[in-house]
Amino acid sequence: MDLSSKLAERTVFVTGADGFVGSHLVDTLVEYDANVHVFVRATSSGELNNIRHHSENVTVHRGDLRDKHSVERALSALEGHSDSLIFHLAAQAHVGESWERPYETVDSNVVGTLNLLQSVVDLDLDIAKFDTAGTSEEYGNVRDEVRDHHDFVDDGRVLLSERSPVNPTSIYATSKLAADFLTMNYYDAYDVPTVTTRMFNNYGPRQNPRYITGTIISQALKRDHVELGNLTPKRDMCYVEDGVRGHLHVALGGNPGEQYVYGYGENISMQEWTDTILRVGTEEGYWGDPEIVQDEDRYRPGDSDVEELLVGHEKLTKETGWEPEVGWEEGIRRTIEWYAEHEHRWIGRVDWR
Ligand SMILES: C[C@H]1O[C@H](OP(=O)(O)OP(=O)(O)OC[C@H]2O[C@@H](n3cnc4c(=O)[nH]c(N)nc43)[C@H](O)[C@@H]2O)[C@@H](O)[C@@H](O)C1=O
Repeated sequence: MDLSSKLAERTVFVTGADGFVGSHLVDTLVEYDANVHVFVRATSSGELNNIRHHSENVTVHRGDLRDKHSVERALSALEGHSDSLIFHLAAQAHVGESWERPYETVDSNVVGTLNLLQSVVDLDLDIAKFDTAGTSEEYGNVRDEVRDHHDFVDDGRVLLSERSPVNPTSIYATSKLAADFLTMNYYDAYDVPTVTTRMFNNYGPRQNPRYITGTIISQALKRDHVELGNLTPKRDMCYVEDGVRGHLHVALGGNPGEQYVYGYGENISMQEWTDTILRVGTEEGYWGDPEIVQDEDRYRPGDSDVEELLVGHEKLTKETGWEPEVGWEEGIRRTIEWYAEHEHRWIGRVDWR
């Protein structure tokens, strides 16, 4: 898909633009000369670093997704732009933290999404697409009573796709599933041209060091051991720039009212992911041979762990041509390089003692 010709001069509104995936999306939108509006928390300061380099190229709207008034005021910037796109990426996105801050998680993720959707209706905006970023966490674990409803590939792995039953196992995942359905409700009831993207794990530069990849790299760069929790769960790890291209392909080529699932297309256990990161960092000379220390305090309640999963992104690939382009080792190299060169951006936010 020729993103450049489809994005030039187009008005695009991004929530969560100062976050990890959002800031990479803004990079791409600015590169392709879109007219970018970003919605960020009124109190956001540190994270604005992620898009500070675009201060000349984007219009910043400050507010709070939980405050309908501020959402509506910001979205009014889209009035008269009938080809505009909305990317809703803002969320309280940390699974572990959703147990510590349950009300804030539901407020931000559910009420926040509702406020955006209802504002589009109240302002009578004539937009081209509204993309709500959902998550693979909505699948949770495979429950025995719905096992028969799952698809499997020949080697016995569970194939997770748009057809798969959901089973969210955390407050975060349940809040995102609610947001997904609210988004679809507004297509069914009001014809808002929505799409929902169910994305598997992203990793890359600027990711908060509290997620597994940053937790590993930040510790390996600073000390001789890496403290981690449960490393048996498997994840599909997708480099952030591939994730961002996926959102753009869905918004520009997907069908309104539909859902698109995507990820790298291979799973890896967190043990293997840790080993790979540590090996690549050793080979590149960033560290010696850090020891892995398992800390039971880091184990999470209800951690999702689909025993053997495979992400089926056939629908997105068939309809829009999207494919992941960055392999794990290359993505890991780029990520370590960013962490090594930007210690001041993450050192105050690490999740290790
Ligand atoms: C798609 C989905 O992707 C992400 O959710 P997540 O998979 O929970 O991400 P994570 O990097 O926090 O954990 C990955 C796995 O690694 C295990 N794990 C072990 N030891 C540590 C550890 O020390 N820290 C962390 N963070 N995880 C650890 C942890 O228990 C889990 O099994 C979010 O972006 C979320 O927003 C989202 O939507």
